[in-house]
Amino acid sequence: MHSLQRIFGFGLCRLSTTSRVSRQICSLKKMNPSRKPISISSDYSSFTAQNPFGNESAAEETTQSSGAKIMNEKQFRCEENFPPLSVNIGSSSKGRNFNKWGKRTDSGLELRQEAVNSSEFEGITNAVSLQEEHSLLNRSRTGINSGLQSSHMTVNLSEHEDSVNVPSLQEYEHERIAKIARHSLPRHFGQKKVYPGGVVKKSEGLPVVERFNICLPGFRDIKTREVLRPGMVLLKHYISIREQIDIVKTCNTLGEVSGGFYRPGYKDGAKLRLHMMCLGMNWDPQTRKYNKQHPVDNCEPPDIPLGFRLLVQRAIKDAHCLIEKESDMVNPEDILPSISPNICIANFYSIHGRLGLHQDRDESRESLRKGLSVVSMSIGDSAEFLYGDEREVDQASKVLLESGDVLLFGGESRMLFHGVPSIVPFSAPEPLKSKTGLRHGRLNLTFRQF
Ligand SMILES: O=C(O)CCC(=O)C(=O)O
Ligand SMILES: [Fe+2]
Repeated sequence: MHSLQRIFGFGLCRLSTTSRVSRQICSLKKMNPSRKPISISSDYSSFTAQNPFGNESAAEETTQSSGAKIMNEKQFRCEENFPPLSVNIGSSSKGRNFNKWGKRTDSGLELRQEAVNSSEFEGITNAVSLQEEHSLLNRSRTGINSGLQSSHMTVNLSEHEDSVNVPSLQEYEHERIAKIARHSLPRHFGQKKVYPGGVVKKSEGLPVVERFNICLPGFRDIKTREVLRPGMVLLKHYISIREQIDIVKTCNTLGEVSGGFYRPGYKDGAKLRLHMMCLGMNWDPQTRKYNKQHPVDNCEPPDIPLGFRLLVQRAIKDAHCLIEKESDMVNPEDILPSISPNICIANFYSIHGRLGLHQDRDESRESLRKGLSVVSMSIGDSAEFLYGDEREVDQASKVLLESGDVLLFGGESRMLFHGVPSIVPFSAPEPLKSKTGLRHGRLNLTFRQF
């Protein structure tokens, strides 16, 4: 992922596209007093501080992309206090610093801006696991995670501004970020308190302020977590768009060479209505066995990428938290046994793809006896997913699996019948398609431990 680093003239520094605002706040505080360019890279952001000895007479127009900050370096050089800082979230706006007249066009910025508008906000909230953040559900209930209207919002964290609400900063960013920001703010900040729902705590003699919601009414980011039945948990919209993009790109890279996606067949010659790729171990639908050798390419399967395995672990942990929360007398490990996955089957369904009701029962006897969980991730178009105790479509329960959903089944649900009767065409998130070129259809990754 590219980061943008710009120098804008005397005493100014721009931090482009910060999905991790906290990191950049920290980085700014640590900024090199020798004024040499500093480059701080993280997963998603980086910045460069400029040499301040530029041309002071000219002014320059800049585009402030979402997540960008412009700061006056002189102030943080001279003062102990945290410098004025402008954080932009949402659509781009034009900003000026009066160093150089003349417009700077920067298509890279706009591209990056697009990425922020489409996915980064979601990435921020999704990067937070249940254990880390209890306030996530509360925030999504108040609609703060998403539904950002198409407009520009600037939060000024400046000692010269006395109208910053610390709680509202807390609301749209992660708890940690607010903590860091609070440490950096002057003492008189945070005196005006806004409570969820826009209710303003009235102080004697102050007028009642009518609040404006920057998010559309009724919009909710449904990051629900649900126990569908004992041993079966659905984590809705769990994988961020950014992670989904990474997964698609990784699968595409692994899938276009030998051992990659192919259309498998059954013993009777019928073809499955999907394309498949195996990671870790090969599974042959004709023999229903796991092998080292690929059924058509005769090669060893690629390893399961570390990022995939970490995501599986995170999902299991969060599912356990949910199980614990719902029934405090149980050990979640007994209900949904953890796995250390050594098999990943990636299925790609076109919009006409499907998979009949079946059980996953080709893993080792021990794995099945222990009910080691299956962890299934959905990306792209949504799918209808059937599950039940019988191989009977009419008796099966149905759930919609959308892009980013993670479904886990283990323990007493390990041997349930399940299948995909249909794909919902053209339902994939737009940014996922535009950033990856993913075909219409659905990618499903199913992780198991042999
Ligand atoms: O696509 C899905 O959601 C299910 C895939 C599946 O059941 C399997 O690969 O065994
Ligand atoms: Fe299955």
